[in-house]
Amino acid sequence: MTATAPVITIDGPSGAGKGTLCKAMAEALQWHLLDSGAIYRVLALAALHHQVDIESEEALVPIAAHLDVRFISTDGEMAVILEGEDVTGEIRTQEVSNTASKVAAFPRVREALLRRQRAFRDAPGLIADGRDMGTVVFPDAPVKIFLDASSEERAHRRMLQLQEKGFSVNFERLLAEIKERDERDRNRAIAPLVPAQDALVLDSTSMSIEQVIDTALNYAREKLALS
Ligand SMILES: Nc1ncnc2c1ncn2[C@@H]1O[C@H](COP(=O)(O)OP(=O)(O)O)[C@@H](O)[C@H]1O
Ligand SMILES: Nc1ccn([C@@H]2O[C@H](COP(=O)(O)OP(=O)(O)O)[C@@H](O)[C@H]2O)c(=O)n1
Repeated sequence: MTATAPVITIDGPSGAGKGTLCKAMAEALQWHLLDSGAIYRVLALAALHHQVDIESEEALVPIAAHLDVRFISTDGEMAVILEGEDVTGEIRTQEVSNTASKVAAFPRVREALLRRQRAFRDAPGLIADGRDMGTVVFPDAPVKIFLDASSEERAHRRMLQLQEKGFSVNFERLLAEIKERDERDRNRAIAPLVPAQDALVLDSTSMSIEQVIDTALNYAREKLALS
C-alpha cells in the first residue's frame, strides 16, 4: 500500500532554493520527486494555449481535471510533457510563472489537482516541493521543511539563473514580480503559503546550497530514524 510511504515536504516562496534542495535530497535518498509547482505551471500553459479565460474558475476546472501531463526523468533531469509536447523550458517563463500563481488561487482548481499530487507518494519515499505540501497535500508527512530567504536574495538568485539560461532580465522587475507572486500565494483564501506548524523553518539567505542540503538531510535522517 503506497499511502504509507514516507514524505518529506519542502515548501517556501519562489527562489528560496526548493527545487535545488529537493533534487539533491531525492538523489541522496533515492526517493521519488514531486514538483507540484510544475503542475500549476503546466495548467497555466494549457490555459494559455487553449485561450481559456484565466480569471474564470469555471473554465479552468475541467482543464485541471483532465490535464494531460507527464514527467519523464532522464539522466537526473526532469522533462515535462504536456499533451505529448515537451514544455520543460516553456513553463519557466515569467508569463507562465505569473499565470500559474493566478490559477493556483482558485479552490476548485486546487481540489482538482489534489489526487494527482497524492498519487506521487510511493515507496521508498517522496520528496514533495511546493507551497502547501506540508499543510494540505501531505499533512501527515513525517518531515516538513519550510525554506525561506529574503525577497532580494531570491530575486538575485532567480536573475542569475535566468541569465545563465540566456534570458536578459531586469532585477527591479524580477523583484517586483516575486513580491507580487508571494503576496498572492501568502494571502489567498485556500492553501496559503505558510509554514506547517510542525515544519522546520530554514532561512537560507546567508547559507550556501551545500549548507542547506546538509542541514535538511541531517534533519530528515534524524526525524525518520525516530519516527
Ligand atoms: N542557498 C543558495 N545560495 C545561492 N543560490 C542558491 C541557493 N539555493 C538555490 N540557489 C540558486 O537559486 C536559484 C533558484 O533556486 P530554485 O531551487 O530553483 O528555487 P525554488 O525552487 O525555490 O524557486 C537556482 O539557480 C539555484 O541554483
Ligand atoms: N504546491 C503549490 C506549488 C505551486 N503553486 C503555485 O504555482 C506557482 C509556481 O510554483 P513554482 O514552485 O514552480 O514556482 P517557483 O518557486 O519555481 O518560482 C507558485 O507561485 C504558486 O502560486 C501552488 O499554489 N501550490
